[in-house]
Amino acid sequence: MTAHVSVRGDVAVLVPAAGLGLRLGPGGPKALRLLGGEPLLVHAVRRLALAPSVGCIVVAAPVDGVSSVQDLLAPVAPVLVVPGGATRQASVAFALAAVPAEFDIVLVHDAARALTPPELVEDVAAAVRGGHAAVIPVLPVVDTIKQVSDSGIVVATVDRSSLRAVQTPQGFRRSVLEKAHASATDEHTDDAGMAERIGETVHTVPGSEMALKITRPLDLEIAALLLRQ
Ligand SMILES: Nc1ccn([C@@H]2O[C@H](COP(=O)(O)OP(=O)(O)OP(=O)(O)O)[C@@H](O)[C@H]2O)c(=O)n1
Ligand SMILES: C[C@](O)(CO)[C@H](O)COP(=O)(O)O
Repeated sequence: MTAHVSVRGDVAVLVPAAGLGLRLGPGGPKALRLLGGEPLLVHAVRRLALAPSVGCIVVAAPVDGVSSVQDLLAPVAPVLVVPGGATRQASVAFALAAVPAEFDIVLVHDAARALTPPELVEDVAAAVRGGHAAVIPVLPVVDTIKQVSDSGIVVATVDRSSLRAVQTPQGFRRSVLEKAHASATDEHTDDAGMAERIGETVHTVPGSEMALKITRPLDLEIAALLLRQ
């Protein structure tokens, strides 16, 4: 079965979409929750497929939803669908194992960042193509950040000038992502964290407000407003 979205794209994108969405509240797996009448996963995959660099999309779906996700995405873009794992990291690893051999650049993109514009995908892909083995989109931190003890007492005010909020898609030379996953002995919240652990330099590019991660109920309402704009 071919997973190619277009003949010109040299980039494979892994889409972890197997999370439960516990912070969003009841309503089933988050990637299948509706935004403007369509599942988050459909929004995410449609935007990925619009990025000219993308030649292959591999989705890690809820374990009991592989065939329904295949049916859901068939009219949107050609995709490979694999069963996800118990953690995001496991879901990414399963999807990575399914990437066809010819793709040397691999991006990892949360289904939960459903409104991420194709332009950000292109920016990350271009930075990897340009020679950076690991690339992440980031935004400045806008709140004052404090370190707080378990008992709720402020320990310190953190200098935020060097802090960044990290988004996806995160882009890698395939060999780097494979090595990072093969070497990981503990759980990481993002793939760049695993690359850091094996000594890779991680490059940043400017992120996008549209790439917000839909995590809590208010995020879904904000995304609905953004979608209507
Ligand atoms: N076992 C898991 C856990 C998460 N994810 C995916 O990783 C992305 C980022 O995870 P997050 O936003 O934290 O999603 P959930 O794990 O679903 O959220 P929660 O922690 O609230 O349950 C999501 O697209 C989610 O579907 C996954 O593929 N497999
Ligand atoms: C990968 C990620 O989206 C980068 O911000 C994020 O770490 C994943 O979110 P989670 O909620 O911690 O799984």
